[in-house]
Amino acid sequence: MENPAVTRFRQYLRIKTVQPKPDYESCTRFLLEQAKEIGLKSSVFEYVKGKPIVLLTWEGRDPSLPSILLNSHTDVVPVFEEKWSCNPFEACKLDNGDIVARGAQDMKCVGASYLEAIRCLKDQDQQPCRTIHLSYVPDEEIGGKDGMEHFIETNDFKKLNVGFALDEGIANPNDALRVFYGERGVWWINVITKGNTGHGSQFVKDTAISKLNRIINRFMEFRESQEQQLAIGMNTDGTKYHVGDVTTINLTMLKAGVQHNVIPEEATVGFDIRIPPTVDFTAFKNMIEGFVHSEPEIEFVQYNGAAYYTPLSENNIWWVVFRDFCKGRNIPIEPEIFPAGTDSRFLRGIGIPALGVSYIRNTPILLHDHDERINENLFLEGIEFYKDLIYQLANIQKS
Ligand SMILES: CSCC[C@H](NC=O)C(=O)O
Ligand SMILES: [Zn+2]
Ligand SMILES: [Zn+2]
Repeated sequence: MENPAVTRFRQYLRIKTVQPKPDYESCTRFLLEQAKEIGLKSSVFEYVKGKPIVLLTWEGRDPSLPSILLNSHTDVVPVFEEKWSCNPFEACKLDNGDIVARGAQDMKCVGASYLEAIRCLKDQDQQPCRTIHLSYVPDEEIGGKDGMEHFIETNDFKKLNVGFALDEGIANPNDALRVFYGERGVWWINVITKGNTGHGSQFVKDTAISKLNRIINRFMEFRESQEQQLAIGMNTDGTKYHVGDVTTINLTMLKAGVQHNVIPEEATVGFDIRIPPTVDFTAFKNMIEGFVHSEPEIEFVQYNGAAYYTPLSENNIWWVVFRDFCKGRNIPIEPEIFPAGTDSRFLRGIGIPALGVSYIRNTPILLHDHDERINENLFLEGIEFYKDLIYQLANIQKS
């Protein structure tokens, strides 16, 4: 007999909340059913039509204390179905207990674990002193504009009086639990060059492409220096650099040309740049503007003026409780800067401390990849982990 928690998780995975047209309607229905079964209050905020934010609430013994927010996004990224060994939206279970599905790691396992953890605590009549909110938000995978970015601006959110949040992390092939206390700034830029045109058989000077080529080379040189930094760099505490500690630049878009024998008069290159919070963002902007020289245009498609992080210091009670909890359970932890973007950046941006943790250890990193999966035993272990962790966090008297 399958553990009912696993059955419910697989049901959640079968809902096709896949970008670019996620089925948020079925997802909302599922979450509201769960809330009803567990006995949680629920609200659905639909500030943008078709983009519901589902909020479930378990009131604490002292609702005047700042609350705990358990956040997860409901959308998942697209699949290349032919590359999967089974249908990514069937949530099939292999003989070894691996559940294969889009969202198994990113991040329906976390959203489902929160629900199961709260279900257990409620069954055991263990009402903590702080109120616990579970937010299920849309569109994280496409930037969160109509999801968390919008939500934090509303009165509905402000009324929640959130003191601390948990959100997603990443799997680890090793034993340690990765915990993310900050993330890199995301800059998506386009550089557009213009130049002389003419016949493709000539030596035309100052073409859009030759200018673009010089610019690309400068970006790529910087990229190489950062890759070297990653190989040799050390944090102040003596730990080796992770990818979140350096700046990555990837050329991800190129656009130019109309036909082979016509020199294009315009060319565009797109870069995905990720900048750690330790970097001076203004100085970095000046540097890349220098790469482009006098060329007219850098378009910022996505831009953060600064990146925030949650301090891992002794006077951050949330961190101390989290760290000591893991220590008590003999779970090694690895604090890191998240290499990509999550909804936590919006929370940290308004001063809410947040930690990103997905309980996925000894498992290959398969978020956004083919055959994304998690083992059912690990999922069940995660529920126990979240249950006790949430209980401790929600019983912190002072913060
Ligand atoms: C501009 S926000 C982008 C967020 C996205 N998050 C997950 O993959 C990412 O590319 O990191
Ligand atoms: Zn995610
Ligand atoms: Zn993702």
